Amino acid sequence: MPVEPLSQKEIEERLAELPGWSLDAGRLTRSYRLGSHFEATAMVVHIAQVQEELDHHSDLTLGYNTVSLSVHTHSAGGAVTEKDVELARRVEDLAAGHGAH
Ligand SMILES: C[C@H](O)[C@H](O)[C@H]1CNC2=NC(N)=NC(=O)C2=N1
Repeated sequence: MPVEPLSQKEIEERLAELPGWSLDAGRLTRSYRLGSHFEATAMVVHIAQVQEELDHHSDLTLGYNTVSLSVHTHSAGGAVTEKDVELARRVEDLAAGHGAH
């Protein structure tokens, strides 16, 4: 089923409930800081599991003690959709358990 692009207003409404997330170059983005490189790596693996479950994938970057995500929906022509919002919510849910901030 095709997913529709969200309007600018809809994106702003979703972002109001996702502290730390922003719209950057047309993508939902957030960076997290972790306690160590190993902890950051574990969070990347956890995010990858969620992305496979959702069949929706961000550009996911592992730094020394940082994890950064950038996501839009390829099948919607690169627009932001509810699928991106759902992934952001799921990542927020798991971030606390990794001590990410
Ligand atoms: C075939 C598969 O369902 C698609 O390629 C999925 C996989 N992950 C995806 N991820 C993102 N971000 N956008 C997509 O359109 C997308 N499509």
